[in-house]
Amino acid sequence: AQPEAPAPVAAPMRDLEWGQINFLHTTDIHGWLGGHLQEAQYSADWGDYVSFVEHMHRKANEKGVDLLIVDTGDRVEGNGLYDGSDPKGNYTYDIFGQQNLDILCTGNHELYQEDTVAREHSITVPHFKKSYIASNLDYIEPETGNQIPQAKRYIKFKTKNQNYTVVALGFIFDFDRNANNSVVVPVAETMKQEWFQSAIREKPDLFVVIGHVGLRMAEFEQIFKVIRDENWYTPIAFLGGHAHVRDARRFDDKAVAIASGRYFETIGWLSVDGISKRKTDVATSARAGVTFKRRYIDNNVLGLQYHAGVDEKNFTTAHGRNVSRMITEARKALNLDHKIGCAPKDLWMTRAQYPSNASIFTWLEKKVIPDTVINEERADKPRLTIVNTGAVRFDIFEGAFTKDSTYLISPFTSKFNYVPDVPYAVAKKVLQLLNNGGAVFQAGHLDTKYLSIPEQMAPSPFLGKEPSPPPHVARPIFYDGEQAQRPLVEDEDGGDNDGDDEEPELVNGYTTKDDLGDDGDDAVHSPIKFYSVPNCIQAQVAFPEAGDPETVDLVFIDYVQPWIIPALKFSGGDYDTDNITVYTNATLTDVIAEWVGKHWTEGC
Ligand SMILES: Nc1ccn([C@@H]2O[C@H](COP(=O)(O)O)[C@@H](O)[C@H]2O)c(=O)n1
Repeated sequence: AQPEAPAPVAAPMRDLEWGQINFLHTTDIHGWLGGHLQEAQYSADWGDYVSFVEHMHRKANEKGVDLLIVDTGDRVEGNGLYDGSDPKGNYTYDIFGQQNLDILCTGNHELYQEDTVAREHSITVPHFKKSYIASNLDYIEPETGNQIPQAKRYIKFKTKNQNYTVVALGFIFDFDRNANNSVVVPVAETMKQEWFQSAIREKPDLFVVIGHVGLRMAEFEQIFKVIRDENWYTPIAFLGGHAHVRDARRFDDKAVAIASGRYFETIGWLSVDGISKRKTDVATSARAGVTFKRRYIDNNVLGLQYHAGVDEKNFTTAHGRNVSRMITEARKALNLDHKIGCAPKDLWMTRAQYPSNASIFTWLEKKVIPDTVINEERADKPRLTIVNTGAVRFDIFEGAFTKDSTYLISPFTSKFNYVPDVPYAVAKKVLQLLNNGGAVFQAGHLDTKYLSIPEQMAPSPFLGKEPSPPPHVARPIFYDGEQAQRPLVEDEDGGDNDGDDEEPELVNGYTTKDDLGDDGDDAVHSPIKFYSVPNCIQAQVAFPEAGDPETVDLVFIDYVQPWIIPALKFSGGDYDTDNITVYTNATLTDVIAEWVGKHWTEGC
């Protein structure tokens, strides 16, 4: 039988504040359409979201306002529901397509592999013909080699209840590791194109710019400036993603952006009020006070029922129930609950310090990689094996470790390559270079921050006060959040949340701070500490008992390859890509599953 997620605990709640145009926003779902089976507070599935949206549309109609449903990409890679089938996504495209989306775009994970790009073009784009936008993304048709827009460049529509004119654009950040059957046109170049220049002169009442773009990255700011130069008073709502964080950024008093987290933990809410009908009344537009409100909804059924104003009995709609059934059947067909082993304890990506016994990276470095990333012909050679921390996507919870868990931890198809017999004096410098970045790697696509976890790539200033690390410290950005993240509601007695006073004990969760304040999360939580991680970790294997080896095999997960040759060169090693060969065809997913199956055999 399907394991049931534990019931969510009721938390003190903040209401949604409605405006004239309202958005529900998902981003970076990464296949988690089944919700979080091990975390009650994020346990609603895509079927529950379908039910929720139906209720919210009814509410919008009753209020006479508009509700638009948005997704900003990275729907794939990161969950067995997507990655566990062959071909990948056999079930998820259909399940995702059950939601009525008004605006959606592509993320970088829809672009890494040629077959993913092609499936997006042949399944998702036609399914959402009217709402899919690809402002800066082209597709190369396999039959003709022609470069065509992946979807519409922009859409213009009237809202149903308020009759506002909206122009919507949909971008992906300046991504350059896309497969050959796709072309990402840099944002700055796109904005010079004729269609874009016409779009920003359409004189709508509201611009909606969605994008697979982190709010603290440069791209949204560039777009904001160009639209604003042409439209001094028009409100602009930005909905972004990619950085896997909850965040809001204010560009000016009429332009605000939100990002709605990751892995279907969060459903974002953005409302815009005070919009005037620009075509008929420019003077009013100039004066009008536009207000933006945002909320980050924890994705659980209790919260969704609360916001929808519907009780348990009436929440699940026929369509929603059907979608949840599709998910259950898909999980069963994929055998995702098949138990590979039993995790003896929790292992954390950023909730525990690295290195430490509770860090998933220490576990990989000390146990999994030494035991499993092996080329039999070179097993006795000393080696350094490098894995980027971005290759790891999620925590491990104590208890059953299933087929699904392997994809949650690392879904990628990257294999391991190596450079044989590198002088140790050269090889030993590589890790530090990858972690410190700096001048060795020119800015742009070789920026070493792209090796790290998404949350660290372009962090919000509200995550904490950035310490200035000494040059040898391998953590360029991100900080111990202990200083920065405080409980939103402190108990009178000092807020120890120990349950010995009148206040209800708060559940650990998001305590977001952003440009709009510290009241964004719908459920009031006690904070979770974050610790920074380096860009890469390294396992040292088969070293002599005493002294250093003369040479080592420099093994690395192939995602890191573009950085390896420059790092070796800077360390004094003259290598090129001809020196790189396959070390093992196993993926990180394979080796983790192998290790867990052998070592975590008891306990659940
Ligand atoms: N094959 C891959 C692909 C990606 N990564 C890591 O993920 C980061 C991007 O994550 P988003 O979900 O924000 O797109 C990327 O920078 C890499 O660190 C990987 O390791 N292997």
